[in-house]
Amino acid sequence: MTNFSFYNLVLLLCLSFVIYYSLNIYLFNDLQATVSKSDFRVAKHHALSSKTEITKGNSFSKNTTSNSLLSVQKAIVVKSKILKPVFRNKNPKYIAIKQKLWPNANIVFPSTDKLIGAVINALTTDSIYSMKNSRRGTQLKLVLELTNSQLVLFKPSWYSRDEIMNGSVYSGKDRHNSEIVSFHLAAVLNLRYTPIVAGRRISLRDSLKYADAELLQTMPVLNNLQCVYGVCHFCKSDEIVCDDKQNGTLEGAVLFTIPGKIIKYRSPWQRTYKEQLKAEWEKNDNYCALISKKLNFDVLLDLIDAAIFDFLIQNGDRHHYETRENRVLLLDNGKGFVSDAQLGRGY
Ligand SMILES: Nc1ncnc2c1ncn2[C@@H]1O[C@H](COP(=O)(O)OP(=O)(O)OP(=O)(O)O)[C@@H](O)[C@H]1O
Ligand SMILES: [Mn+2]
Repeated sequence: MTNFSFYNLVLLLCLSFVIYYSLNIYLFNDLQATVSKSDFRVAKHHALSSKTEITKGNSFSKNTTSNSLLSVQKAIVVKSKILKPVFRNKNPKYIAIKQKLWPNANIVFPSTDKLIGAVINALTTDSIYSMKNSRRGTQLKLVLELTNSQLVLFKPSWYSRDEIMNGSVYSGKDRHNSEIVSFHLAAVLNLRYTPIVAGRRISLRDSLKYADAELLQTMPVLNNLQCVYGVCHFCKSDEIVCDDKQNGTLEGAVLFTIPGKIIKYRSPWQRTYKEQLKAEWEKNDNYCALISKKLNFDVLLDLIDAAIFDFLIQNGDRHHYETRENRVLLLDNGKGFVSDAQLGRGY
């Protein structure tokens, strides 16, 4: 196994070298035909000066390298402008082939489809026919029934826009806008494993008539405002969300319900949630090797994507992961966008 990995590594290094130098040769020799003479002169000059520095045994000077890269970038831009359309238009056949080659059971929305806009619009404006408490997870969530019996989840806003969170990285309640931004970021990154999410304001007062008996019991009126606290692990009658005084509505995120069988697993990188106690992954440098033997390879790669995604949204609370057809979904993104103070307290 050790030899195998070692030879693979050597092979990989050789391959990287070949690709790196072939690209350089291509960019500096072939692209010159389409780059203005002055651009090429700059590129060539930098290429030569970099070479001189190598022969001297020095590392590349940072400035020289970034200047050469800039020239190469320029060359690419110039070249791309004169490419024949056949090279610029995405071949529609490619998408079908790609899907065949890399079928992803966790992809829950298409990369390009006008209907996505229609779905977002429906999540934001569609009439509500019924409203009940969701027993899923530990925080307050409502299940809204929209047209054609479409069920969606509503995660309410608990904080004002300018609230600065304190405590540990996972403290506090979900941030509804973290769910919304996560969906858009995932789409930009082509990690299309989050639910489609849209912001929406609902009037709890107007929705009373749609609420079921269980939810109604947790919907008191406080200071003349309609409120709700729901039934869930962390739901308490003194932690409550209400219609806003000014506009009479409660803001929140509406999450499209991902269809299919979703299975929940404990994350191998779960925190201990105890200040003094480190988890195995925090102590053992070989933890990944250990886990990679236990996990399905696709799931491991998905979890690496999830870790990068969580870094970007600053979510330190992915205690579980969930799969659909053995691929990881990016569900539960409400704990993102922590404050700087929280980032420093990651236990
Ligand atoms: N958009 C969705 N589509 C389908 N199922 C969903 C969706 N969002 C959440 N769920 C299901 O509901 C469960 C609870 O949701 P979520 O994890 O967001 O709530 P939570 O209150 O933050 O839970 P926890 O306290 O466990 O973190 C999820 O584990 C998942 O199974
Ligand atoms: Mn959660």
